[in-house]
Amino acid sequence: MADDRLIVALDVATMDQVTQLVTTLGDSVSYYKVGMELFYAAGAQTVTYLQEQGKSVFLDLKLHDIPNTVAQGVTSLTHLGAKLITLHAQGGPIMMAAAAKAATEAAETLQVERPKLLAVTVLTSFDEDAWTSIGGQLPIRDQVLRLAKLAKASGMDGVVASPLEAKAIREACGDDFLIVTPGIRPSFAAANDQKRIATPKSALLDGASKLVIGRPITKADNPQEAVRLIVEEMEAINA
Ligand SMILES: O=C(O)c1cc(=O)[nH]c(=O)n1[C@@H]1O[C@H](COP(=O)(O)O)[C@@H](O)[C@H]1O
Repeated sequence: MADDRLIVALDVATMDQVTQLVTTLGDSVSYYKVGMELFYAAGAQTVTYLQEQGKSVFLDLKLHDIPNTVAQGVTSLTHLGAKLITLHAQGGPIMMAAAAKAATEAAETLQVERPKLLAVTVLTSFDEDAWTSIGGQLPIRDQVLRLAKLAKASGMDGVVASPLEAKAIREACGDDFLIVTPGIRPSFAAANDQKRIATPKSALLDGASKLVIGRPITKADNPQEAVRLIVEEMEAINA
């Protein structure tokens, strides 16, 4: 049985690469993330394919626009059948509330499970210098916490944040709030462009609900072995 706290980011551009990875990883992975690279190149067939394989789909398109546009976007994505959808918390409370309402209404109309909405706080590729350079006033951790509380108050089901902020978010937003953390780097992997990183073990101990991991698996010489090591580390916590 796969551990559904692990979400593998399918950051590839073709269906061939998708089918190859999904086939290679087989039953060891049950949750996949489709992001901009894949969705813009291959579209909705990616979601359909993963569903046909019995996989859960996190559709990460990071919506960020005026409330009406985001609400309509969420309605369209609910029709696609994604389980998790991202939008930027910096779109503000009115945008987030409009998105939550749209998801509820679309799910009711379609008689399907309502997708969960995740608000992206401060991207894990930011460090304090980069954050200050775009005018960030608060330390990143405080800004993430502020956005997480706002997201919760605006009807979001959870947030995307770095594992370094998971503990503070868990304390502030409670046990039912989803905390999805990218920026996960097992000891065997390079940081790449990620700045606020932690290991799978540390992220889970600090309260992360799910871990998003891409390149440490998809670019590994042996993706199966990478998943095995990561899941072993994740499950050692429960033992
Ligand atoms: O929303 C996300 O998933 C996301 C938010 C964030 O702050 N940082 C971040 O890395 N991500 C995504 O998480 C994945 C991380 O991939 P790797 O760095 O290859 O493990 C990528 O698909 C990113 O788009």
